[in-house]
Amino acid sequence: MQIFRAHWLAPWFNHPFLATEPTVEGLVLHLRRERHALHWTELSAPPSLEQARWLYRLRLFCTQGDIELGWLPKTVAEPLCEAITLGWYQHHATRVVPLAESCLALLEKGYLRYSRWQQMKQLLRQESIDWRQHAPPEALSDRARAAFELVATLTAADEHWREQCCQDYCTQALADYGALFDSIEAHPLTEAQRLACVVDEDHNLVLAGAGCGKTSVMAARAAFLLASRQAGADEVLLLAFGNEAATEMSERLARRPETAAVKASTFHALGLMILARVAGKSPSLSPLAQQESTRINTFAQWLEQHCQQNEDYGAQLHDWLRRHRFQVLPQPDYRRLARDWAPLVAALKLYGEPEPNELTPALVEQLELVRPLLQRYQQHLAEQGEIDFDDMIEQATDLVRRGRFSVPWRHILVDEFQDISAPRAALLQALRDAAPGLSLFCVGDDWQAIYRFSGADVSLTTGFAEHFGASRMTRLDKTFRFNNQIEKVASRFVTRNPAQLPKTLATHHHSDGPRVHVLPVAGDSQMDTVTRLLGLVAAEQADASVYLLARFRFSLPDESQLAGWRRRFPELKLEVQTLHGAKGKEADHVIMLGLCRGKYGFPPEKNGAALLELLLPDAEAFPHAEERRLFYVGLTRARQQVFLLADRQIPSVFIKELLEGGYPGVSRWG
Ligand SMILES: Nc1ncnc2c1ncn2[C@@H]1O[C@H](COP(=O)(O)OP(=O)(O)OP(=O)(O)O)[C@@H](O)[C@H]1O
Repeated sequence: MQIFRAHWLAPWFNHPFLATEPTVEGLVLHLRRERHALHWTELSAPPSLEQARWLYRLRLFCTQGDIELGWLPKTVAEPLCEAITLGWYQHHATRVVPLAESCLALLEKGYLRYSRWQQMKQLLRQESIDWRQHAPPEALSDRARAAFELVATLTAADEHWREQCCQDYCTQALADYGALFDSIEAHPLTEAQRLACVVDEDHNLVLAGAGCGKTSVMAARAAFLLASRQAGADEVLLLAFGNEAATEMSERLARRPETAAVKASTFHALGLMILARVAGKSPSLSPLAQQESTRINTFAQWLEQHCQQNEDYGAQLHDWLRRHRFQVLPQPDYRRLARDWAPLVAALKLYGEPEPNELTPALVEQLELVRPLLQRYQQHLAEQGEIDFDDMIEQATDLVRRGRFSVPWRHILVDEFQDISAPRAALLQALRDAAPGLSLFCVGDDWQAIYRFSGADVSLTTGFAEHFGASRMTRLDKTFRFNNQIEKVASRFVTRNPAQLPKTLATHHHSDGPRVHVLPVAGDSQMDTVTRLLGLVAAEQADASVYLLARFRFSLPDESQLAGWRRRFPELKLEVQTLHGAKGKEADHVIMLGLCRGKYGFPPEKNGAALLELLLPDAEAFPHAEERRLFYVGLTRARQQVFLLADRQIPSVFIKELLEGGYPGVSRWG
């Protein structure tokens, strides 16, 4: 090792340091009678070179206090300063280079997600030296210099820097995969749809209005993940709620070679698969869970038996029915009771009993009558060794939480996210927690949340970030289904509830005149009016598609009525659906029936549902919040126009609002 000596006059002036010898570990300082070793870690910064008259001195910044190596001629001082600086950097490079490489690996994973950002910040926090203060010497290897510079940059990086990284990633991905987004669907994706596909935060919510192409985005996102090699086909899982939606999604994926190997599943199938994989055999699903009619019949039987076996219960039920249902004695209608109480049993099972202080005496009484039904149901499942869907989701969540199921996915894509319930959200969270790096991509529309009665909780969408953590929301802002006139009416109607997230929807189709028509009709002439309307539609476009929609199935035309219209208008594509069943569908024209007031009107003025209201996820303050969204779903199924058949005597409050609330896109016929 080279020894750097002080000027020969140094000892004459009692200068203690006569020579300095850099080594691999640090510096050996030669004093008059001894040598002092200084480890690199004792230096907190590179030395500084200072001129002192005609000689130089080096200041060493030591943790114990500064040291001055004086009496150095320029020809010694400069190379010594360089040697110490280089040695000090080389020592720290053994730590900083791997640190920079770990950070780089996180950066190179793609979108700088919050979780990656946090991991990086955590790594950087362990670094005790602030590398922003120093510039690495030229003599250092390129790799080491780059490492120090990267660590200095990352130490200074703030949220704006991360935002810029995310934007850069998206710009690059959009440029690289432009051709894929042009061709993956029958139509090129819009800018907003493309952006929704590439944004890749830990949790992603794609929020869109009806007809904005959410399904296209789900399929394109899967294709993008595969094409960009961010995941293999078996590492991507698409989730839908209903069998029909999952099958439709699977077929859509199968049609494109890029996505043919990706699986779409329902939440139930996912739960079943998790249980089967852990236990080695499929769980036994109760027929009561699988078939509504079996469940209602069995519940009715149990209620009847319980009344016979327990006189007090029977008397209490009779009394309750007489007071609350005006039901004629001597025989209660057990089937009807079973149908009404089945949702109560499900909600009680899922959410437990309300706090006693929330219950009125009347509700306490009803709860006492419903409780034995739940007990019998649970006992039945236990005796049969069966489970229902709620058990399945709960057990699957528990297995995932306990690490019994190894999660194969890196990306889970959820369709119709607004319909998610707390237990399903808990399953998603358990999967995410069990698989670090797993990203959730949820596509939904809070304006179309219509399943609260079965446990869905729209606040999981409106409060997505609070619930799931670090997230990014993208919006699809253009609807391809309906024209500006329908949009104007539908959006205004649904956003009267201030709790709905604001959205601005541009429309692909334009129409000048109103396209939402209110037709006041007498209750018994609804079907004649439909015939007239079908005639009008068929005259304009013989093969148009028409949806007949209603809040309740019994408000819809029966099979023979339908067959008659099909004979009369053979080319029209005619379908009937409840509003819930029409979700996700579209037709050229929509005819909505049963728009009256009353217990089975729209919105239904239910009076026996107070207990269910208490059991379900938090009720919303705005009047008929969920029913308004259902009406929105109905309006937005139509590509061209909507006909609303309103009861002339007792029109629905929604119709009154449309006619009297200054809605510009609504016309009244007759
Ligand atoms: N980029 C696009 N260009 C043209 N048409 C599109 C585009 N994206 C979607 N569409 C069309 O828009 C219509 C609505 O799409 P889709 O059914 O995916 O919407 P959605 O958002 O799921 O609607 P909803 O929530 O009401 O069910 C479909 O006919 C689809 O082919």
